[in-house]
Amino acid sequence: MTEPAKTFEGLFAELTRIARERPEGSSTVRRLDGGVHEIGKKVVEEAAEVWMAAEYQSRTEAAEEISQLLYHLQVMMIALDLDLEDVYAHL
Ligand SMILES: N=c1c2ncn([C@@H]3O[C@H](COP(=O)(O)OP(=O)(O)OP(=O)(O)O)[C@@H](O)[C@H]3O)c2ncn1[C@@H]1O[C@H](COP(=O)(O)O)[C@@H](O)[C@H]1O
Repeated sequence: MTEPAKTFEGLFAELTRIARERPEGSSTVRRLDGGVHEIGKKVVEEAAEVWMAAEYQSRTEAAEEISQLLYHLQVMMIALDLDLEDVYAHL
């Protein structure tokens, strides 16, 4: 099955596959193996970087930090065995 283009849903499909197949050299596999505590620290770190970029850096840099926060949130979702519907149910 082909994965959708790089969107929030597309990235989640890619990370879900990576978690299942555990390809060599994947940074996502390394993050997942680090566990919820380490993933949580990255979520907080990236959230702070979003804040700082929003206040003091360019829109492009803020967008980049936001993309990294979204990535680490998705890694946390996979670590907790949450799927998109579990989260969307609360939007
Ligand atoms: N979108 C991302 C993404 N955003 C952020 N990161 C993280 O960014 C890290 C690399 O950035 P840096 O070198 O700046 O590392 P860092 O922030 O200093 O990290 P540490 O010091 O905490 O190790 C990676 O180790 C990831 O943890 C991402 N890693 C992967 N992706 C995408 O996820 C998919 C799967 O990636 P892999 O699992 O690596 O194949 C691909 O589509 C990638 O483009």
